[in-house]
Amino acid sequence: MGKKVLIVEDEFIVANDLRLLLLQAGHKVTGIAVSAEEAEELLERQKPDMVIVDIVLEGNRSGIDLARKLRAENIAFLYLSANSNQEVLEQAKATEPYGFLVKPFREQDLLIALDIAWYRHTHGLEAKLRREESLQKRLTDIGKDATNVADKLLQVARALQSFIPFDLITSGMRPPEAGEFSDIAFVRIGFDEYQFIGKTELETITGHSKKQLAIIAKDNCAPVLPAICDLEAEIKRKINPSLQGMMAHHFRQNTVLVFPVTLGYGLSIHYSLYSRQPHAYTKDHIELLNRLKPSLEQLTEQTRYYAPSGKSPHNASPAHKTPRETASNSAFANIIGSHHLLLTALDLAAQVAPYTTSALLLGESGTGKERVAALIHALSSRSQGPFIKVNCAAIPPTLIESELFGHEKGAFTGAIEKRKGKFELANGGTIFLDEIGELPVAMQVKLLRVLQEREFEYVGGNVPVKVDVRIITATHRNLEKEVGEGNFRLDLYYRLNVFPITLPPLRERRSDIPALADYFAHKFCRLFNKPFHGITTSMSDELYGYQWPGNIRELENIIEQVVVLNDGHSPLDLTKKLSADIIRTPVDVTVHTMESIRESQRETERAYIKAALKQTKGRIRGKNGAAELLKIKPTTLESKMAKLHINRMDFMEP
Ligand SMILES: Nc1ncnc2c1ncn2[C@@H]1O[C@H](COP(=O)(O)OP(=O)(O)OP(=O)(O)O)[C@@H](O)[C@H]1O
Repeated sequence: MGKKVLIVEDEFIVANDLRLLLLQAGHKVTGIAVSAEEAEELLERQKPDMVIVDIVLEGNRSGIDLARKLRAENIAFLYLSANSNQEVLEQAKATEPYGFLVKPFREQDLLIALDIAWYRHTHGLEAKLRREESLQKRLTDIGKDATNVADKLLQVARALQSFIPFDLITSGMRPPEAGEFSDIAFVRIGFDEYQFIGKTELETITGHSKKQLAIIAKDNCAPVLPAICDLEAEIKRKINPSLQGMMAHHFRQNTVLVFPVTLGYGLSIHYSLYSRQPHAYTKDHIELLNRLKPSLEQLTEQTRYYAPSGKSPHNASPAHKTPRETASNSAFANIIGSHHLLLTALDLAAQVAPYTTSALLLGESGTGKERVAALIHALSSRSQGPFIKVNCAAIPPTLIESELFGHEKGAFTGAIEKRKGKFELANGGTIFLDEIGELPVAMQVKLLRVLQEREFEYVGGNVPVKVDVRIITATHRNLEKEVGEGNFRLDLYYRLNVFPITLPPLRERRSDIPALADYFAHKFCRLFNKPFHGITTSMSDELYGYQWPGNIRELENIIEQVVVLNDGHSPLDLTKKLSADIIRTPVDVTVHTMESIRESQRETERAYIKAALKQTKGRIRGKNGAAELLKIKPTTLESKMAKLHINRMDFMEP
């Protein structure tokens, strides 16, 4: 159906061309503005569905300035610009546009871009409304549950987490009723795990008695309206310290959003959400809380009057969850880590999972993108359907089309029979397109069509095939840069980038290294049938301090190497200091039977020994010999080499 479109463009000829193209395609052009000011006036009067905005305009303000306002008012807009260098793209991207058209453009590009922009706008809004409705309902249900105060706060925490991410949540009466300090808190310790912090714990943490805390809470400025506060100054405050400052200091938080819920008689309950991320909260979060206020008020009232005021749930375990929550939680079982950057990514994955929206996973190689793609699939209603992975970088450009879409018999030399492509195999499930940045440009156009119409044709065929597939993509590349350099289509980028999720590199979540190392150590000890005697302190220290350019995959490979070379009696220890030139020879392990386990163990051992001999040029004994490198006795190495048919002569220099 035609849309009402406002054109904001200072070049008359371009604006007029646009107008004609839009009219021909059945849209209505509500007006043409040449400056941001004029556009604002027309917006007021004409209420267009969409705005096409040039970046360079007449007057002092640019199209990017206007876009900020459009975003704030939730009006769909797309950029039209001759300038697509990376800097401009970055600035434009910050306004979260629904599309980007590069001049000169073809009629077809314009219509596709409008279609995409409208899809993204309505889809985003609908999804947001649906999610918000379910959150309202959840808060109302929590209010009705006759559990204690702490249980209720825990349930509120779980409900709010994916909407307003936080690392710590507190609630307490302001001013403290009858001078009684009532604050309690939950600190997030895992994806869906929270640790209860009661009044007694707060006394220990702050070093103040309950009486003193009540006075501090009374004296602290208690905002009547929701407020966002940067905590740096609060932490530094030595005289008259605030409760927020003390919490922030102890739990290393950077910012807080305080939301007061009024109870009458001058009393209110303050909910405070703390985050370690600086500037984590925006006015959008406050607006959301304002919309949720009726449910929160009701819940808070019910908590106060109908519930036995709170003994703590000393554990915040899955016992508090509905069976559905518990089921979905098993999907997280093989995702190790509780760093807040990882948890933020997992929150987003859980948020997008129920919808067919495409997700784009960003992050360096080995950060767990594939794992998160599998998680989104497992949490979706398609979990019983197939999960098909395609590594776009691993398929030669000449074969990629038939790999993705299938081919008819005789479509090309070697196509001896009709063959289904990955999209068709993924029907009813999810397709994960890894390394999407490597997709040839010709294929990008075809992928765009599948994204829009869920339809494609076999290579050598002309009958459209319809599929019901959710698409998840991933890349370690900076796609904006690729767009700027002309290697990646802008329209495809915007279509894929509907819901980006960034996985942090391992060096930015070091606190997860011990748990990951432990997890892999257990995994490989089980696999290679060796007892696990722990990890030496020196190895733990080294793992913690290393930069991990290969991220989790590199850690996994190193632990595998260490387990293979371990004698089965002592704790795991590194054979050599970690550095870029350490022997790191990953071996693919596909294990089905005991014999295949032994064989893969032999293969792995063979690979490491050969790598060590290569490095020492065939020298086994003495300083810098292979035995020292592998931290095993020379005689043991020699007998292993004999068993594995490795000849040191093959590694000696002529
Ligand atoms: N949080 C995690 N807990 C346990 N194992 C993990 C976790 N994240 C990743 N892994 C493991 O680390 C390895 C690398 O992860 P994965 O293949 O998902 O990374 P990737 O980002 O998709 O890498 P690439 O970009 O190279 O394809 C895999 O063996 C995966 O199972």
